[in-house]
Amino acid sequence: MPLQVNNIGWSRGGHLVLDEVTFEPTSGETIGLLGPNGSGKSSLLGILAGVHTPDTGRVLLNGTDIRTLRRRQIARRVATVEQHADTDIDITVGDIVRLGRIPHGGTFGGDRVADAAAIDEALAHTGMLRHRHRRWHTLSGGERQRVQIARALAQQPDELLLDEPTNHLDISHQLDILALVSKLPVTSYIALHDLNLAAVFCDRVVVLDRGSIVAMGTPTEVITEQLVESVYSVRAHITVDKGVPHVNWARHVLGP
Ligand SMILES: Nc1ncnc2c1ncn2[C@@H]1O[C@H](COP(=O)(O)OP(=O)(O)OP(=O)(O)O)[C@@H](O)[C@H]1O
Repeated sequence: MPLQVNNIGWSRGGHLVLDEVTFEPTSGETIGLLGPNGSGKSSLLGILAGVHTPDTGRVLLNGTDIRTLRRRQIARRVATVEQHADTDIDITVGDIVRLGRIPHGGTFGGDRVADAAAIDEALAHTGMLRHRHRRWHTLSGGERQRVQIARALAQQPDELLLDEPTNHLDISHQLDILALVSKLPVTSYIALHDLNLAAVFCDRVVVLDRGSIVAMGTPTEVITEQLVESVYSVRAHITVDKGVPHVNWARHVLGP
């Protein structure tokens, strides 16, 4: 059973960051989290990962409130790919992916055969097998993003949380990463700014505005000219090709 998000409310510094956020994904689907800067996408991912504790509401993992689970128990089911993962440590691709085995007891024992198989599979899935001995600092941005996804996959999660995974990537690598993620056998939640990429790769999108869900559904149902204007204050012309909406930007309607 995928994560269930029930009526989440979360405040920070006297500011309501998330307000009555509720949704229930279907197993295996790719969910796009959309919304302007500061609308609450990263905060929601943090709550789904169990990093932040909501003030109200609950996140259920297999029917259990994640508040009652240990970090390691959550990490066996939920993996996160952060926006700006980086390190100064001289470490290889294989070592980074091996970190994904920690929740399974892989560093201090555990099943070494299962660890090796999970690492190989994660590297193969992301096209990084032949790079396993490369040093992190020699990799391109797209390759680093793949390694982070491989590390998350080595966790063998059911749920994969990605915060703007296409940031700083050229369009070819953006398409590569999203095609990869959308085909993985996990339920994924991807915070994205590019509505056209969300339309192509997400089964459903959830739109946040000032911490509240203002729309949720398939990209065709949700990504409309009215939605774009009301949430982003931008006028757009939207065409639909083979059931996939495409946003053609026009101009700002309102000031920032
Ligand atoms: N720890 C915190 N303390 C104070 N304010 C916070 C904290 N965490 C988040 N916020 C505020 O909550 C709001 C939502 O932030 P969040 O990073 O979740 O938005 P976002 O949709 O991911 O934004 P972006 O697209 O710019 O990455 C912002 O106004 C942010 O300043």
